[in-house]
Amino acid sequence: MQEKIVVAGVERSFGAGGKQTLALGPIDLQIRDGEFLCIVGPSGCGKSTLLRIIAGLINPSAGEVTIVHRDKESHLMATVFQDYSIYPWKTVESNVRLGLDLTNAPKQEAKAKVAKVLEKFRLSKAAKSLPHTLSGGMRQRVSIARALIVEPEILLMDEPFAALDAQLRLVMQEELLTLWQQDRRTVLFVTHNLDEAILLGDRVVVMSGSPGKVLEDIQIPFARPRTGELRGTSEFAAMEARLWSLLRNEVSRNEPDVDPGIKTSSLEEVKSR
Ligand SMILES: Nc1ncnc2c1ncn2[C@@H]1O[C@H](COP(=O)(O)OP(=O)(O)OP(=O)(O)O)[C@@H](O)[C@H]1O
Repeated sequence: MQEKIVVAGVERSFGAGGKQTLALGPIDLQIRDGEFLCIVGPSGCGKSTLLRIIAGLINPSAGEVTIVHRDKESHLMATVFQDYSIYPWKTVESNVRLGLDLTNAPKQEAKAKVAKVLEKFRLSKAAKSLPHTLSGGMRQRVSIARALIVEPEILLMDEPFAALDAQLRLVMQEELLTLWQQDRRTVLFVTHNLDEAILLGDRVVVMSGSPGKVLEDIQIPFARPRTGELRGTSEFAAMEARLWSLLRNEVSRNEPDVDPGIKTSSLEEVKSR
């Protein structure tokens, strides 16, 4: 597999003048074409900052990011954030269509494509609805549908399921898993949820506390296609324990009194309700 994103010596500081604080890095990271890479790390270690640098939303203070744009005709990147980022005054259909409008797709072609994507995301019946009438899961499906309708080479997702309740989160993880396994585009996925990272990722990068660096880069050995059943296996639990011990050490070493903000086994949470 070819490299798709190369992060080389990236750092980011915040603050003005002499009061600059290093929030991230230096980070070196390669993400291969078609790889699903998850990033976990203590709160405030710079995960979102790294994602925003890769998205081109902010500049690094040092280092550089190289992204290979395979086909210049195709859309390079799309992003999905936890707050759904959909317009409350637009219908589901218009929100999904928005991605295409930005690419100036011909009208008839766009219409057919929107209908197809709405069907794929089980949103056809809600096409004319406004977002406030939908459940959290449906709203997040609208965000993902809008990002995927442009068929981006890279999908950047920052805690996309954080606002959902535990049960819905499991459902959405499995939906994303199925969807991704159909076309395997490059995904960079930031999460606090360890079982989400293990279920979805080909690799999980564990970041250190602030300023965030790569603490470990772990290959997830489970065969594809995966399903949610994987969560119940002892190998899965062992991988979760390994990630958790890395993070727990990191958090207690850096900030002994701070809540790591890391969630393990949401399945257990669901079972215990
Ligand atoms: N625009 C900004 N101005 C000043 N400081 C910032 C800015 N953006 C981020 N930071 C700081 O940089 C550090 C990293 O923030 P970032 O949001 O990337 O962390 P994170 O790992 O994504 O956190 P969380 O897991 O809590 O979402 C934090 O200390 C944060 O306060």
